[in-house]
Amino acid sequence: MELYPINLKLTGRRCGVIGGGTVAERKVMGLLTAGAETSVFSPVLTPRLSGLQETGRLAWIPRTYQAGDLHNFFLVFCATNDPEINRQAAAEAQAAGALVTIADAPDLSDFYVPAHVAHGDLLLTISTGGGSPALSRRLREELAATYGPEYGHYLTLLAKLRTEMKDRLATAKDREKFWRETIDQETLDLLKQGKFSEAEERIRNAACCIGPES
Ligand SMILES: C[C@@]1(CC(=O)O)C2=NC(=C\c3[nH]c(c(CCC(=O)O)c3CC(=O)O)Cc3[nH]c(c(CC(=O)O)c3CCC(=O)O)/C=C3\N/C(=C\2)[C@@H](CCC(=O)O)[C@]3(C)CC(=O)O)/[C@H]1CCC(=O)O
Ligand SMILES: NC(=O)c1ccc[n+]([C@@H]2O[C@H](COP(=O)([O-])OP(=O)(O)OC[C@H]3O[C@@H](n4cnc5c(N)ncnc54)[C@H](O)[C@@H]3O)[C@@H](O)[C@H]2O)c1
Repeated sequence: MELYPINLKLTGRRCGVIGGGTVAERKVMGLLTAGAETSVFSPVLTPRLSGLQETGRLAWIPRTYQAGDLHNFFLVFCATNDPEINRQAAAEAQAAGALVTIADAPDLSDFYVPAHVAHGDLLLTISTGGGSPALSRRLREELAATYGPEYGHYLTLLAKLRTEMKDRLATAKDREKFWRETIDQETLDLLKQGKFSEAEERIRNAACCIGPES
């Protein structure tokens, strides 16, 4: 099945997790990183989840899931080790309008969590459509080795210059042409070597040739 790729903004969004084991922990870490208001329904938590609960990073409902728990959530993760409970909770959450993933039932899920590499605002994601999470993990390790933290720094610089270029280059067509030509191998090599001011200068010089200042 063809999936639609999307990057969600979760700041302040209510997200629910049923279960407090290894899989729930992995999903919770991603939710907290994205700023979601996270509630975990489970009689037991992993030590890491307990620590997060103690410091107030997540809300813990210290009992098994009960019908009626899942109103008003944006995303719900059903991650107990009880397939029947996972399905019951998922059906309730879906009926209440949430998007749901079921840890042991990809076919019944609304979305899958991709493997990812993040450096600042740069986010590289991998999906196998549920076919092989182990392959996602392997590819994530390869991407992490190829695209290190320096790419996050490039992005910070390029985003800053892009804001400036919106004023300096008159039309969207000019800007598109400019960026397609400017993020070339030479600029990337400078950035990779940590020569940020040289890269910045190279980009500014290129803008002088086609912008209103030329
Ligand atoms: C990417 C990642 C994100 C994350 O969880 O944060 C993620 N699983 C990861 C790892 C992983 N998961 C599993 C293994 C053991 C090896 C293996 O089975 O391959 C490993 C590898 C390991 O741990 O080494 C077991 C497993 N996974 C699912 C089932 C249920 C089933 O298939 O029925 C079973 C039990 C199968 C069984 O019982 O045998 C289902 C899903 N897992 C997904 C995501 C979604 C599809 C993503 C995709 O399209 O690839 C999907 C559909 C739903 C979801 O959970 O969103 C994370 C990578 C973390 C990283 O980057 O290191
Ligand atoms: N999607 C994935 O990435 C992935 C990866 C590995 C395994 N799995 C599947 O995910 C499921 C969970 O795996 P795990 O390793 O986290 O299991 P686990 O045994 O570590 O954790 C299960 C958790 O569910 C809680 N729980 C049990 N019944 C509950 C209930 N009625 N209400 C609320 N909480 C309840 C337990 O207290 C425990 O915290 C398994 O079915 C496994 O096959 C999914």
